[in-house]
Amino acid sequence: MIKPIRIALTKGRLEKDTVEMFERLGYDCTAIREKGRRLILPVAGTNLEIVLAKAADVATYVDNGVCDIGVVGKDTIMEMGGTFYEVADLGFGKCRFALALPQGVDFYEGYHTRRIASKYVNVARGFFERKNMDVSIVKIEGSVELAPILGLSDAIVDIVETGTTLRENGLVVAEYICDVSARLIVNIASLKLRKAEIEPLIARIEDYLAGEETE
Ligand SMILES: Nc1ncnc2c1ncn2[C@@H]1O[C@H](COP(=O)(O)OP(=O)(O)OP(=O)(O)O)[C@@H](O)[C@H]1O
Ligand SMILES: O=P(O)(O)OC[C@H]1O[C@H](OP(=O)(O)OP(=O)(O)O)[C@H](O)[C@@H]1O
Repeated sequence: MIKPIRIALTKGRLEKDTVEMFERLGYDCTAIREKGRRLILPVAGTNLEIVLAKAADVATYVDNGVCDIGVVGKDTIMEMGGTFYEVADLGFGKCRFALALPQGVDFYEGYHTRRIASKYVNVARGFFERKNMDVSIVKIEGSVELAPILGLSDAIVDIVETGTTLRENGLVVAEYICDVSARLIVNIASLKLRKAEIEPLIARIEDYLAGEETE
């Protein structure tokens, strides 16, 4: 049997939009919609297989070539790095990286070394390196908004979408860092070795995105 083309999808927030995109592209996603606890799902009538994974693992699987293609947030790509092609901005999962802190606090006042909490320690480090600012960074796994409230940090670097989480916890954006959205990534060897199968899929996605833009 010919090896399937494996597409790793980020579970959670990006999952619904990704499945909808594949359905609009004409793929039968019944197996994914009825997945239960299964993590590898076929796409009926194709040689494609969907792998459901956590964001960081999508990047790891595509980097290592055990999945050929992936859908993952730019936030994860920026944080983890990795060697793969980033071939398209899929236009969903839109949010921004921001530096945020308790309302009424001036982040730049005084001379002490600021402590920054983030799940994205590399993104935070890069942001302050570009400012030539020496900070101390502490890694938090989730709900990072807690860190300044509890007094662990002066500020946070995190994703902001609607701003609700910040607002409801008394925090405000001090500075936006960059835009984030879901990206299509492709393993470098796969694109060479399985070009005939992968390139038409990328082209189909690009056509779909171009159509969306003109809608
Ligand atoms: N508030 C948000 N608005 C839009 N996109 C978001 C938002 N939060 C996260 N994302 C995007 O969705 C991706 C997956 O986020 P999701 O919260 O589902 O999983 P996670 O961040 O890995 O955390 P966990 O599964 O541990 O809750 C993120 O990597 C990011 O690209
Ligand atoms: O601006 P908003 O629309 O409020 O969205 C921002 C929130 O969404 C993400 O958290 P998520 O819900 O993924 O939980 P987490 O903190 O456990 O990662 C992010 O870390 C913020 O907390």
